[in-house]
Amino acid sequence: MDKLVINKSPALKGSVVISGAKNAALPLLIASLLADSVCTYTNVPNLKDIKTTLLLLKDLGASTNHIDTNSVEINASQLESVTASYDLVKTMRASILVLGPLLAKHGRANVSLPGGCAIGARPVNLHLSGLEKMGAKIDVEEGYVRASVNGRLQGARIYMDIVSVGATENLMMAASLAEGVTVIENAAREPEIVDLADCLNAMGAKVSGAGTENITIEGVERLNGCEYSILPDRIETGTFLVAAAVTKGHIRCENAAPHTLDAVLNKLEQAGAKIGVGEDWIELDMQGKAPKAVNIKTVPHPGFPTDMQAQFVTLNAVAEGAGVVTETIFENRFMHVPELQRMGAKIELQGNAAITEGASVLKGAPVMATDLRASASLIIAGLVAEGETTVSRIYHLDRGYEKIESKLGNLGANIQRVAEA
Ligand SMILES: CC(=O)N[C@H]1[C@@H](OP(=O)(O)OP(=O)(O)OC[C@H]2O[C@@H](n3ccc(=O)[nH]c3=O)[C@H](O)[C@@H]2O)O[C@H](CO)[C@@H](O)[C@@H]1O
Ligand SMILES: C=C(OP(=O)(O)O)C(=O)O
Repeated sequence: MDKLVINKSPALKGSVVISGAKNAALPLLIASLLADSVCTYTNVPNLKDIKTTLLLLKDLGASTNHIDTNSVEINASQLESVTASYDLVKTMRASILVLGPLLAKHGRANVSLPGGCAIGARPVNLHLSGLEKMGAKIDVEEGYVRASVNGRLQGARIYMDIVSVGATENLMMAASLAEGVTVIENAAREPEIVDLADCLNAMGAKVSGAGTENITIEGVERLNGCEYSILPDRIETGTFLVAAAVTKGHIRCENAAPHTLDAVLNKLEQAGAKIGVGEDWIELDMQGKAPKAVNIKTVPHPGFPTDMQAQFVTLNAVAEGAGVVTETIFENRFMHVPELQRMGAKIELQGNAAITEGASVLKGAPVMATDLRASASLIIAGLVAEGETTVSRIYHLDRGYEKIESKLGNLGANIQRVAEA
């Protein structure tokens, strides 16, 4: 198993090209299950989760073809199976998204309950109750969701008790091939939802209102293939910006989507960064100064994203002044804190808040990655810690960051991937 070895690094400098968004690519690739012909995707990040998704689609009988590293064609017009097996689903949360499309197009679906980052209980009740409202019969037995429908799913008005990205995506896809109109109220508004709606519309769907809290989907009888370029990854972008901020650096992110990062850029400005943006780039300059601590509360988009929480806990730990980071989305998303404490970070956990007093002097240590963004926060800490930090269990990281060590290395970071003995 590989690990990352990081040594104290100079201020990060230069430019980095941002990859396509994992959390947009996963539902978009899965949406190919709805199409009667080939879907071609570009700007697809080269990640473990993408490979797992392609394996999952192949296992169902779809054919997939990599045109190049970041472009892939999927033809899911003929399937052999409607069962997504535990072996593939267990590693990746987004696998549950095959449920809606399989059910809508084939009338049946068996999907193992999903894995993914262990950051909370992460139930799928909203996915299931929404599909039931559309006429599906659903049983959960032996770890599998078994769903079926007589004829087509029926359009419905679905109010979501909790704002859920995954449930909104599953229901949008299912509703695209349902009979009649579906309205999803209190829908998630994340940019990845808008990307999915745009992609579905490119396939011939009739989705409107994505990006607001009410999404309307007029069901159609069939969907075509499409050509679609995946949205840039806002969380990868934010991760590089925080890495640059803690090292007092000056970097530019190319192929970025600044409009998806308002809340994060606002916090970086509060932390003392000078931020410049263009249509597809973001520049951060700390002008040689250390960041100042910020107060953050994670909330659904357009608020501050939970997927950037861990990185900002590291920033606050080394910043000037005290800061409070409150996590409201997931109940177990502070597993990076004990690892950061091993490096000397002064962080106190009080319920769902991580309180930092600032100016922690970090020392390199062997630390363990516990989930995807926790891994990123430990790497960022390693960049400013005295001596050597080794981050093990980086398979979490490989689920969501494309070539992170070479991208950081090009910005001047001392980071290497080595095979663990
Ligand atoms: C692959 C992907 O896109 N993952 C993202 C997606 O995860 P994911 O789609 O799993 O997250 P959700 O938005 O669904 O979860 C939000 C909250 O709703 C709860 N919930 C969700 C569904 C449900 O049926 N019942 C329920 O109670 C969850 O436990 C959580 O507390 O959005 C999260 C919130 O922005 C991000 O952190 C993840 O990176
Ligand atoms: C939590 C994340 O991923 P997943 O939902 O796939 O576990 C993430 O991308 O930060």
